[in-house]
Amino acid sequence: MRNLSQILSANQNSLDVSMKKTELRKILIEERKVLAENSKPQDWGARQFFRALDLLKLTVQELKKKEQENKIKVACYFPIRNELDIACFASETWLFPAITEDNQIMWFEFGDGKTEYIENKYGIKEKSEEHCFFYSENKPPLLLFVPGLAASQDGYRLGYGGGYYDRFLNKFKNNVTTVFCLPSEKFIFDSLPIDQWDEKVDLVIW
Ligand SMILES: Nc1nc2c(c(=O)[nH]1)N(C=O)[C@@H](CNc1ccc(C(=O)N[C@@H](CCC(=O)O)C(=O)O)cc1)CN2
Ligand SMILES: Nc1ncnc2c1ncn2[C@@H]1O[C@H](COP(=O)(O)OP(=O)(O)OP(=O)(O)O)[C@@H](O)[C@H]1O
Repeated sequence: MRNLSQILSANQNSLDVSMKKTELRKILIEERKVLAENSKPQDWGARQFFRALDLLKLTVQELKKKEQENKIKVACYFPIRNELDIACFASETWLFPAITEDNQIMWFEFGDGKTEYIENKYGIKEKSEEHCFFYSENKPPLLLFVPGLAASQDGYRLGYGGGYYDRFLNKFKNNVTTVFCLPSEKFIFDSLPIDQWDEKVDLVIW
């Protein structure tokens, strides 16, 4: 596990939480890019997806059955910038995020028959708002694969800084099991800069 203060310079270590997050994002996006030159994000995704199921004590068949019985809904994301790729395992019923103007997350089903994708302001593939819905407590519990750059040993997560998942989890964490897969132990820290709105994830895999 890496020591946070060792990867930031003395100057960076004295920054406030928000600036520290910004500096750390830059460093980690670059490190992940270098790592991706030698191994593919699809391979990281495959390894970590099956490890996640193992740790959750679920086989692929059991997960499918739970999905068919509406006991569970799986959600992930379309990867950008060498994010670990789990979307390559998506079945038609998996959910993907779309972001709204007021910074909320809506969802669409991968195989909903609406084949037209648009790009959001970050260049991420999504569907237009009329084909998306808001998650609510009366829907099946979510098994949510969250994107991000790094985790702390106690389950905090560093994302790109939109706060989308923090806001979503603040509302729905009781209905959601969050799984955060990372490409290697390099992205696990003893601690991370944390704001009061940061939500922990349930399972970190590296
Ligand atoms: N693949 C993927 N999809 C996702 C997320 C994600 O992190 N990864 N999100 C997770 O929330 C949401 C989108 N949030 C995002 C927030 C910021 C940036 C981003 O590129 N930010 C710029 C800085 C922009 C600025 O100047 O404010 C950057 O990091 O360079 C991307 C996605 C929903 N979909
Ligand atoms: N529960 C919340 N209520 C209101 N604002 C929030 C909440 N959670 C996060 N935010 C806002 O989101 C912004 C970004 O938060 P942060 O830097 O922690 O993002 P992140 O966790 O890296 O991003 P993401 O969750 O999108 O991957 C902050 O400026 C904060 O104001």
